Amino acid sequence: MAAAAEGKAGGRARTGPPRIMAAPLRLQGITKRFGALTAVDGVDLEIRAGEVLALLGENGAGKSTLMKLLYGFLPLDAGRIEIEGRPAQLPDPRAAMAAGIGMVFQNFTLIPALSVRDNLRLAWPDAAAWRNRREDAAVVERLHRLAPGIDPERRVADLPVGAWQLVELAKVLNQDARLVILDEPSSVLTPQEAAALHGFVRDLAAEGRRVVIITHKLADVAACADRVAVMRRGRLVDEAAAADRSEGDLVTAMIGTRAPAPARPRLTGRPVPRLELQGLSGRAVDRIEGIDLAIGAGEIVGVAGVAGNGQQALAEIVAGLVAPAAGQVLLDGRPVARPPEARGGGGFRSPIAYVPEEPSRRAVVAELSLAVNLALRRIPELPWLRPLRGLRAGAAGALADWDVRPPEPERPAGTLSGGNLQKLVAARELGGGPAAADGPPDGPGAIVACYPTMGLDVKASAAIYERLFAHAGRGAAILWLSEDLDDLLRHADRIAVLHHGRIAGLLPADGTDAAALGRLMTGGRVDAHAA
Ligand SMILES: Nc1ncnc2c1ncn2[C@@H]1O[C@H](COP(=O)(O)OP(=O)(O)OP(=O)(O)O)[C@@H](O)[C@H]1O
Repeated sequence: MAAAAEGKAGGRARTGPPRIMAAPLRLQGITKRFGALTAVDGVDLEIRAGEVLALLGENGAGKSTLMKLLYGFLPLDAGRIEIEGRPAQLPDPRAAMAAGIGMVFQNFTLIPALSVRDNLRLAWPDAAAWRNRREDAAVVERLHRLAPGIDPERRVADLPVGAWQLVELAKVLNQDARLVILDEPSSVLTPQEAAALHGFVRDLAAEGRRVVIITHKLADVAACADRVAVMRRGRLVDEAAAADRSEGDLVTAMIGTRAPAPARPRLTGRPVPRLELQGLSGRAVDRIEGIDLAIGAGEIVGVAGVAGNGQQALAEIVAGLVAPAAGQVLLDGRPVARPPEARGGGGFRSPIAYVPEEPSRRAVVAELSLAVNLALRRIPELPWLRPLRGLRAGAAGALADWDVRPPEPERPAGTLSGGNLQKLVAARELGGGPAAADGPPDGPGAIVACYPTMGLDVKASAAIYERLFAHAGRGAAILWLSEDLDDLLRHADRIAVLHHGRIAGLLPADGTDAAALGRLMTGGRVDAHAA
């Protein structure tokens, strides 16, 4: 990456306090259109030094687009950006970095095959400078402070997603960004990591930097924002001091109504086992060891754990993407086909529905249309040689039911906002619409849902819960991985805590609290171990 920020004349990144941009950074009349869609519509916004601004809004509101315009990643259609009182030309990210603007994206830009250190070296402002030993130590210094647990010599591909985000953030800070834009930074972090990030964000502001956090989590606002700005359908609809807005105010500004509150009755008694994991061991990015778990008909078992403790291996093995090294998965007493039969050459006809982590990388083909992406599960049945008219008609209904915006079956999936992409995957894997009260009789026997509401606004999250609850209502067994302990405690029947690839505890959600889960997540004990 280019030598960028001003003041790096000597080819050295500044590691001390940054030069402060005291005058406001102003966005005036910012507008961006994609064809007929006005994604950002005449936005005026001030971003002040020493302040954390939370940028909120429903999925597809235009938050990422607005920040990509500021980062020079997209060209403006209208409006101007003023930095320190002067109009700024930011035709590309290189120019934005030179102006002290850095952005951590939702979709990461790291090179998975390289080590953390090499990724940071590649992004160091003066690519040659790190060859001397002092510079090379400086390359990882930020990361050490931000996340002391991340080994710089590990390959990025072998790290959990939460760690990728922190490496990205270290990369941006190494470039001496004085405006740091974080696009949904806490969505993949555990509560402990999120708390560390909030502290770090406050420190950045205390150093005089500007910080913009795009987020759906109101906890982020409470923990670190000074000011809030809310977007809806491309427009800025509210801007205020964070202290002047309640959570209810913010939700109403975002979605126009009060937050829906999905709920389900907890199971009573012990249901007939439906999805059984027997002595399951194996490896994906992380690994699991001897997992025994039986999930009953209509039961939701939540899985909690610090990222990297086996969640991904568990999900991918149960969903049939990765063959276990030992053990088996049974559905209704019968072994589930192992890969490649389950999802390889024979098609995707696994009886277990799967909402994976990071749908943009793992669950959609960005270049293909929404209609084709919705049909991917049915590949072997698809009449590829016939026109896709039928697919389009079916897709239109699913897109409308799930409120995927814009609901255009022909649109390439890669042009959807992150949250709308997540809704698309939910529509395919969970079927029907969230409004359907009962699950379909022919729905999946079991569901593996990994962080299914990540990046979703409150309304879309409620839709996913309602749909999962409907499936549980008609007897599906649900394995639900989540980083949100409060959500698990509220909605699951039992909660399994993963630690070092094993189940450290299996607790009834009723009567358990987040502190007990937290202790198990970090290797501690609680009294009641069996549920
Ligand atoms: N490259 C693109 N081509 C066409 N449309 C796009 C493109 N990028 C974004 N859009 C559309 O612009 C609108 C705003 O998207 P944006 O990603 O800014 O939303 P967001 O508020 O960040 O949403 P989320 O919370 O879901 O990430 C959406 O309707 C999206 O589909």
